[in-house]
Amino acid sequence: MVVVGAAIVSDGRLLSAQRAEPPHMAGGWELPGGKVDPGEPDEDALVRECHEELAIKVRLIRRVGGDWPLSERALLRVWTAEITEGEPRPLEHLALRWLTPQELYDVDWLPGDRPVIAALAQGDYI
Ligand SMILES: Nc1nc2c([nH]c(=O)n2[C@H]2C[C@H](O)[C@@H](COP(=O)(O)OP(=O)(O)OP(=O)(O)O)O2)c(=O)[nH]1
Repeated sequence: MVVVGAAIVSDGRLLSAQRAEPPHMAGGWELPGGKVDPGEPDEDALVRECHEELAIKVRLIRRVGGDWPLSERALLRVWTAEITEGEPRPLEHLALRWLTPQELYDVDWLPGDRPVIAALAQGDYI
């Protein structure tokens, strides 16, 4: 299973989103995104998910790393992105939070996201 995630950056801050479900993941923080549908290009899935979850239009900028393992059956692919239309609203999340580079570890990231956040913190992404 391929999951795509958006590192949405605005004014030097990264958008983080708090999951509402399933129960064992609720409260954890992630990058907006979701599962790629069968036959759907990854980038299209990510733009679609950002629209469904946040009511924004995004433009993808560049890939962050390669395939990040989430489990034995799932991997995460991440792109940086900028908002081209709208203000993010938490339509499917408990909360949204914009993080400065100094605040990147202030939220409790899902375990699979932690190496991605480390790469974002070390690279010239935010
Ligand atoms: N969107 C997202 N999902 C992540 C991240 N990190 C991580 O472990 N996951 C996991 C949580 C879920 O098990 C899976 C993504 O599924 P999802 O529930 O967000 O996907 P979806 O929007 O297509 O959901 P659904 O229609 O199947 O309910 O990947 C992340 O940064 N972003």
